[in-house]
Amino acid sequence: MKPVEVSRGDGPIVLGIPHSGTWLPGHIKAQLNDRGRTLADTDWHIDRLYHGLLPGATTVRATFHRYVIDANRSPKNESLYPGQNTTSLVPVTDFDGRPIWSTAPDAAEVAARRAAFHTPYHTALEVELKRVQKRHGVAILYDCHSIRSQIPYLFDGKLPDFNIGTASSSSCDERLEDLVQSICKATGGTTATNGRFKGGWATRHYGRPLHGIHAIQMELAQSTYLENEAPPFTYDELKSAHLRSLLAEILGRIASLAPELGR
Ligand SMILES: N=CN[C@@H](CCC(=O)O)C(=O)O
Repeated sequence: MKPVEVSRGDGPIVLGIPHSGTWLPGHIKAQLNDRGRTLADTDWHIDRLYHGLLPGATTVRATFHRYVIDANRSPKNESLYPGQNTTSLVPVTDFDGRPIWSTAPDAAEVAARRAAFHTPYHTALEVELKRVQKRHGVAILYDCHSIRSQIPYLFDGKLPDFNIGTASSSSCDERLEDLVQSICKATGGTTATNGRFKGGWATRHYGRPLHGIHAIQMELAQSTYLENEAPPFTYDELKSAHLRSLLAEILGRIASLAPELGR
């Protein structure tokens, strides 16, 4: 299997999907313990949730699981949140802080995974962002994520429904951040901007608004579209239909805003 799938569109938006993949090569799967094999930290069904919402969008999706290597972490394994609980480039624990490996990968194995999975994903993403920017004068990376709404190891209480991350308002034009925030707030759902989730490595790395690349991360609470935030993490058709119309509105309005950001 290829580590990355790209679906090209002719519009200004690139959807990044680094965490919906569930593929683990056999030798890596064999190194996980029983807990790791539940793949509990997957952004379940996020590709399905966003599928076909915006004609013209380009999609770059990692097919591999984040336990192979995390495409939303620095290739140098710098922490996203120094001093706080978080997961690393090749995670050692899951989001609950429990070990996921029976044989933990060593430095050579991490380097091999970086070359085989992380680098191809980011090469593809960079190619698409540059292609889109050349065509439109601007490119918008909308990074698609989701997470269980209650994870005491990572955050207190219940996560808001919509968690917008823009690296503390530095990864995109403020009009883009304001637009997404206002649409989410208008739903009556709970919304946070640069709260517990400020944007992962992709948002921070690619978001260069003064150079025409804007990046925004949407972290959805999985309670907004799953039947249960527990195995088997079933997609809820009714909740998802409702959420998909909101996400379509967000993407459509971002696409309409793009020409202004390019000026
Ligand atoms: N579902 C995934 N969540 C992201 C959040 C990054 C962040 O904003 O902290 C991740 O772990 O990569």
